[in-house]
Amino acid sequence: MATTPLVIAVDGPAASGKGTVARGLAQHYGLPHLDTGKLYRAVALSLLRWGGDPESEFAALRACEDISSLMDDPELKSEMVGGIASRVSAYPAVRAALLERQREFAGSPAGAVLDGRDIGTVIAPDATAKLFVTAGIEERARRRHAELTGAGLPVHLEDILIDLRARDERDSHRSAAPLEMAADALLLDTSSMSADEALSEAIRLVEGRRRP
Ligand SMILES: Nc1ncnc2c1ncn2[C@@H]1O[C@H](COP(=O)(O)OP(=O)(O)OP(=O)(O)O)[C@@H](O)[C@H]1O
Ligand SMILES: Nc1ccn([C@@H]2O[C@H](COP(=O)(O)O)[C@@H](O)[C@H]2O)c(=O)n1
Repeated sequence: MATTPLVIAVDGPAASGKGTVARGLAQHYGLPHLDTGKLYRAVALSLLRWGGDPESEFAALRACEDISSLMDDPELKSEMVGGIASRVSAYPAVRAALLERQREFAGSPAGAVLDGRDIGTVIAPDATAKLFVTAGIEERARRRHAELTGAGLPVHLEDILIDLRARDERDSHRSAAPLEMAADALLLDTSSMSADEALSEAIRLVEGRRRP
């Protein structure tokens, strides 16, 4: 008898730890993982490299055409690229251009883990388990600061806090696929958890959905 593939949707705001949880879940269950934020970051980087205007939806759509070669570019991680990604991701045409590739990944017969902002609400509304991973904004800023300074980048905590606030505001209030918790998602607040504790809790929550 064929079994239903395990599909796990992980959403949440920037630097909440959703990517860490999603990667851990993928490893635990032996599933392929897609960090969908990288797609929007690649569009932003493509736009930056050819000098397109982030204020133009048409230019952003054009930037979606050739992102495959950018998916492993180290510049994807920069805060500047993240900020532009959060602007171009508000364009319905950009979201539509990236939709099919994400749906295809989520529909893999092997199952999948995807993380992003609209996985449980738009990309994989029938996912087996949906987690909404969050943490207080100051803790998120501390984590991102530690990550970037650890990589040798000269960043200031206060600037990161300002950037995260702006991103939360844009991602949550855009009209196309805003960041919101799906009605059937489970909340995972990692503010006072280590990464290992967050993963254990995520596995417990997923198990509850697999074997209710
Ligand atoms: N529970 C945790 N405690 C401490 N640090 C954590 C925890 N979870 C993740 N981190 C660290 O915080 C940083 C951000 O985590 P991560 O990249 O998983 O967040 P994210 O939500 O996927 O971010 P983004 O949306 O910007 O891609 C990383 O450096 C990660 O190692
Ligand atoms: N499903 C998604 C994923 C990401 N975005 C936008 O991209 C920006 C960068 O994402 P990170 O997860 O890498 O930080 C993010 O701020 C979102 O605006 C999205 O809209 N939908």
